[in-house]
Amino acid sequence: MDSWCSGLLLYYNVELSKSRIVRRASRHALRGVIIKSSLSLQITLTWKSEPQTVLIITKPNSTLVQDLCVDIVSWFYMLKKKIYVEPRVREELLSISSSFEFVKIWQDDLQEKVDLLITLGGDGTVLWAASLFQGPVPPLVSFALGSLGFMTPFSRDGYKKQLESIIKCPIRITLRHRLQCQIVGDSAEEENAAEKPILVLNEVTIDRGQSPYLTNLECYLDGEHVTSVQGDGLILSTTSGSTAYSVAAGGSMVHPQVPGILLTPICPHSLSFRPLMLPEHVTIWVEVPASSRSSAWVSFDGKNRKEFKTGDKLICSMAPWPVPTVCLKGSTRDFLCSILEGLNWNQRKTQSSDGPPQPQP
Ligand SMILES: NC(=O)c1ccc[n+]([C@@H]2O[C@H](COP(=O)([O-])OP(=O)(O)OC[C@H]3O[C@@H](n4cnc5c(N)ncnc54)[C@H](O)[C@@H]3O)[C@@H](O)[C@H]2O)c1
Ligand SMILES: Nc1ncnc2c1ncn2[C@@H]1O[C@H](COP(=O)(O)OP(=O)(O)OP(=O)(O)O)[C@@H](O)[C@H]1O
Repeated sequence: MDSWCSGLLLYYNVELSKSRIVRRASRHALRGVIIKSSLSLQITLTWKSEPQTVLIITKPNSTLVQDLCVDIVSWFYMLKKKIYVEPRVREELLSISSSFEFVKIWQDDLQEKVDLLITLGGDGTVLWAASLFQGPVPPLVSFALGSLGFMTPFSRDGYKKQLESIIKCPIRITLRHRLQCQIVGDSAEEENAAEKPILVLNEVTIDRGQSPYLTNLECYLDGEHVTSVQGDGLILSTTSGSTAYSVAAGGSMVHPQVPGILLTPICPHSLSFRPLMLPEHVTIWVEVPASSRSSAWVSFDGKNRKEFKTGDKLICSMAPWPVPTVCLKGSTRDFLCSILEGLNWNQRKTQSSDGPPQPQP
């Protein structure tokens, strides 16, 4: 067994040696890297050989992003790396200078080509980049050029030093779990009989769309009916997504390295429907029952919104391919920084010491 796998085993204990996290991680097959984890769950990744191919994904329509993209592309070119970008970005670069001819676009097999993935933008760009890899994902370095950055720890100042260190040294990563979602049933068959599963990094959401009625959704865990959702909808979230839509709907914030699936109702019309966190191995089914007054809508990381009709079934489980995001300070420190800076988590003025004396017992 690979050393990084035994590292995971060390953390997850011998009883869990057959758990899906270990199998998932072993199938993860990051090219050219060895992963080690310690008891503190900080996973470290060591390059077998220096990464040669870089994919740079950028948020559209931002001058700041474009400028940084030019700098990073030029810097990697100087280091003789192969650079891939999206067709839009290649055009932008060529409109700046024809010397950017060396920048490539890809046709297929992206995951075979790329050693290192870089995003310039906000969390939405990270989601976009991850969605391009519906299988194994290379290590992802995300530079913050959005307003909030829960998954974007790197700042554009000093990018050279940061990237230099990333391509030369062992790196700390957060292995962000994804959910594998598949719609089967009437409308899936109509549109595309062999609909492929979609991998999400944040969440899959089923909501009432424009319907004025309560959404009515039946939920099953591993084939057994567990509850009916009557409200605005339901979010099935990863732990990375726990700080996104799920937290806004009342779910708990969970460290992204924790494997599990959050089941968070949206405005449930029931006082006792608290959000749940389920273990990583469950399979969740959601259906719109025939008795429902209307259909619902499903979206994946906020995108690809489509109608979820009566008779359709959403099947959701943990995906075999997580997203390894490179940490700035460490998995836990980066997570805490993001909730402190992004959400002002537990910010309160400190109570002054002057005041009534402690009552005597
Ligand atoms: N009420 C809400 O909070 C709400 C509503 C719809 C969608 N969303 C979230 O927006 C995401 C799509 O992001 P986008 O940038 O493409 O759309 P967007 O541009 O509308 O941004 C949504 C906001 O969510 C933040 N966000 C995204 N992922 C996050 C994460 N993992 N942790 C904390 N914050 C996160 C982004 O930084 C951004 O501020 C969806 O996956 C969903 O989670 C949130
Ligand atoms: N390469 C891309 N191609 C197409 N759309 C993209 C790409 N990168 C990002 N987007 C989309 O652009 C939108 C904005 O991106 P992003 O969230 O990264 O920036 P932002 O909105 O400025 O950041 P924040 O959400 O932190 O304020 C998102 O909906 C995202 O899906």
